[in-house]
Amino acid sequence: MPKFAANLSMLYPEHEFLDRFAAAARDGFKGVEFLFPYEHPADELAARLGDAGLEQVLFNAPPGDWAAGERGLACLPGRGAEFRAGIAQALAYAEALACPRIHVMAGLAPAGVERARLQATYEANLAWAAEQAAAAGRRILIEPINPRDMPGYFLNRQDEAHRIVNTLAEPALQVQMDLYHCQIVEGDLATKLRRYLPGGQVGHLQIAGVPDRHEPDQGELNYPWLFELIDQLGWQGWVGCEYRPRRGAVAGGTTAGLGWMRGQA
Ligand SMILES: O=C(O)[C@@H](O)C(=O)CO
Ligand SMILES: [Mg+2]
Repeated sequence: MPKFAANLSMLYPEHEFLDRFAAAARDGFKGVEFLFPYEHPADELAARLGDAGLEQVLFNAPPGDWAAGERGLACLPGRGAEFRAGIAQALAYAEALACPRIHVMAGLAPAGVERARLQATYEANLAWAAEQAAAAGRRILIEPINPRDMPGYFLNRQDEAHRIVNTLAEPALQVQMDLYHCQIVEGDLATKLRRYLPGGQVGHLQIAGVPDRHEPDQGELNYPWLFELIDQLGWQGWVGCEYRPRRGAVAGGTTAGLGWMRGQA
């Protein structure tokens, strides 16, 4: 089986955020990821990681005004200063948490702006961020996200993400391949895994059941078979469990839903 990381933004909703580290460790996770750590001091998060014996494997750079609907800044013309400040903040957290990977969200394509302009902005920002990350010993990841969950999101397809990584040729820039989004947008997951994993351009995998983003033990994907394929392909990285537990915030609900990870599904 691959190594699984618990996504603490989605798993363990029955616990306060800071208590999710210990809960994940009790369930046998060795790594965790989350979306945005910025409302918590980095040293508090580092202490929770240390107490639980966990590795931080991924988190996201600041996405702009999330509450107002923003989903990243990287493709947005005129937001460069804010983008760069966000990367600096993310790199400081990455240092404190010893986290090697930062996901940089593209943003929603604004109406009335030519796609070519957004693309140029996106690529210039990513190149800058990747160079900063390389200097700090970190990597920047870009993730194609499905437009059903995030209408208007700028980056939707695996081939677009890989084309950007090839074009920019920044060693610290990689793709975050979320199989949930990939199945919704394009399918043919086994072919995509065989195409992209051996090339070294994928820096992180994530999973969830499709179509409802619950445990990967129901729905249209055969995850046990995909896990074997991922192992056969020699994947040494993490697989983030980024799903909403079917039992919601019921006490013990996340743990009860982890039978799939223990081969009990
Ligand atoms: O797939 C997702 O939704 C996440 O990986 C993310 O970073 C943006 O919400
Ligand atoms: Mg994801």
